[in-house]
Amino acid sequence: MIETMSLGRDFKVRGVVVPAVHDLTFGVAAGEFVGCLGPNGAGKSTTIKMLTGILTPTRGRALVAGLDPARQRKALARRIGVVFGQRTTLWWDLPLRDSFELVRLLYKVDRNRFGTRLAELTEVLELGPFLKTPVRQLSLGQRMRGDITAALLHDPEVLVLDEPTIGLDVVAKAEVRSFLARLNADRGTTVLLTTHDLGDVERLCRRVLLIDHGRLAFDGSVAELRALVPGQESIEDVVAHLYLSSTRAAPRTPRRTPDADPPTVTA
Ligand SMILES: Nc1ncnc2c1ncn2[C@@H]1O[C@H](COP(=O)(O)OP(=O)(O)OP(=O)(O)O)[C@@H](O)[C@H]1O
Repeated sequence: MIETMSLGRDFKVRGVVVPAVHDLTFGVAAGEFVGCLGPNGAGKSTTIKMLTGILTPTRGRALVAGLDPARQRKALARRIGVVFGQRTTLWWDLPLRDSFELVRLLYKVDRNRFGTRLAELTEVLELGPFLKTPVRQLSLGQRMRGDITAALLHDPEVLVLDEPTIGLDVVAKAEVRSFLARLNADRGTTVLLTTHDLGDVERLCRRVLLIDHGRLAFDGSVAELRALVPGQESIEDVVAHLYLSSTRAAPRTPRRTPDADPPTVTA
């Protein structure tokens, strides 16, 4: 469902070319729930932006739902949903319901299909009381549920989320996680998320990609990730250890299919 082939992206900063993502090759099968971890500045958001057509790769290519995000962005938009935790896609001054209606028009979703899907999402995400509230008056948790709803109104096969639980309290996080888990289990939606919250990873992701200095440094299960640094009590300690030693870790060849090979990182 998602495939990257030697994907890379440079930025030019004051005339100097700065590579943000290098030679990234991985695959995500339909129905997988994959978490993408990495220290600040590792290249996670840049990768997500290339997968969703927001940024064009400098090298290599990606395929998402069989489409090239860089060249087929409009067609891709009908097949994927995207949520950026740090930036809303909703219309700030409009009531939530009107934002959803604009999304319907943009995605050309049939009115009946839209009504059914909105009713389902509103119920599950408990957004009913806020439909008439302007987006700017929503709490972060309510707004995030609104963004997730907007991303799913056209019933995409793939949902890509960049830090969907950032800033949420424990209850709001639990609600978002439980919703995403059900979406993946019940509808088979493929989910790729980036996060710094290891609770997201432990509770949701059957597979973890670790990006470090723009390269894929690990691809495996949470149990395999834990096994990389034996003797650590928590997954936080494991990941902290990996991040701290990341400057010494060599980039490794990624795994292309889930549950095939052992993990590929040296801590
Ligand atoms: N528009 C841009 N112009 C120049 N450099 C950029 C731009 N966007 C990202 N970068 C650089 O690319 C690198 C990767 O950034 P990216 O935002 O992808 O990291 P990240 O893993 O998502 O980090 P974080 O966890 O802090 O959100 C960083 O060094 C960042 O400074």
